[in-house]
Amino acid sequence: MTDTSAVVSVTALSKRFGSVTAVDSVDFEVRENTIYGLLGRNGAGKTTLMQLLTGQDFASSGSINVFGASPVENPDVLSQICFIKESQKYPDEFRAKHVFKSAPWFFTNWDAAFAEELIEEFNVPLNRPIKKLSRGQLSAVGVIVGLASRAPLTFFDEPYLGLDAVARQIFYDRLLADYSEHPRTVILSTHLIDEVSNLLEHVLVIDQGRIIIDEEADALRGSATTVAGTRAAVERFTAGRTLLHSESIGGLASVTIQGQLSAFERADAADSGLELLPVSLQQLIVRSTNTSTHDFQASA
Ligand SMILES: Nc1ncnc2c1ncn2[C@@H]1O[C@H](COP(=O)(O)OP(=O)(O)OP(=O)(O)O)[C@@H](O)[C@H]1O
Repeated sequence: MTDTSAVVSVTALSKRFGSVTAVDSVDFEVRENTIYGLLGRNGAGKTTLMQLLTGQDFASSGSINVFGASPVENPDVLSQICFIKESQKYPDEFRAKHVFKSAPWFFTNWDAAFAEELIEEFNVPLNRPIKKLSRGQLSAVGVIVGLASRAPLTFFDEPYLGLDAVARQIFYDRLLADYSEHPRTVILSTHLIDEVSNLLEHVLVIDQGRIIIDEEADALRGSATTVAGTRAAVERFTAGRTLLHSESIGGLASVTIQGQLSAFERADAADSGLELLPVSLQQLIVRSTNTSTHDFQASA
């Protein structure tokens, strides 16, 4: 069923490059005014999906609806989108200041005062040619454009990887503060899942071109538990459960299981001397996209 508050709606979408199927028949929706994480391993299809959603590439099959229409060569749709990526090209003669000066031509919601604050915070040398900026400074330019554009639909395809830990934290803090004042839809692609975990409201995990998780972040956070203790007690407690991961040393074992635990099961674990540990979003996604998991499940 199509959600009326969906800003993106994708049906049976595929993208093939010769024999490579980068996006494999995916269906999903993106709600308005929500921060999404688009997560997955290298080569999973994240960038390809973003290129399709922003009209920068053609689908091989399936349909894409963004703000009610196809994004391809559609100025009404594209004027509401900001796509920030590390490989962004700028005209040869551009200095950093030219990027910020030209941004209002593309983004109707551009906030020049906010951009100036960010330029100061990220220490961007405005007069330096873009080609001479360090990797981190170039990332900062992208991040500032992405934040100050206040586009109704903003994609960040890992442009902040060049930033150091302090600058990344500034980005996360500024994004969250500005988002609460000016709600919009943000889709972040990242490998630094633990860092962005608290920002995310909804998580899409793509693995080998397929969406394998499409879930509210809060629901996902409580959806797995690691059980640790003696091997015999762990085996008894986890019997019949979906196992995501298992480790054992000598007589001790640690097993990650999928699904919520009832109060009764928690009490049972405590009585059996078992420790129940929450699983971080990053661990959960690593467990879900790691092929050795399947080997483990098969042999468990
Ligand atoms: N133009 C292309 N020609 C051929 N194969 C391509 C092309 N673009 C992407 N691919 C392939 O499609 C798959 C998905 O690539 P994509 O860049 O979307 O992955 P990603 O999830 O963004 O990866 P990463 O996290 O490493 O950036 C990969 O196997 C990649 O090699």
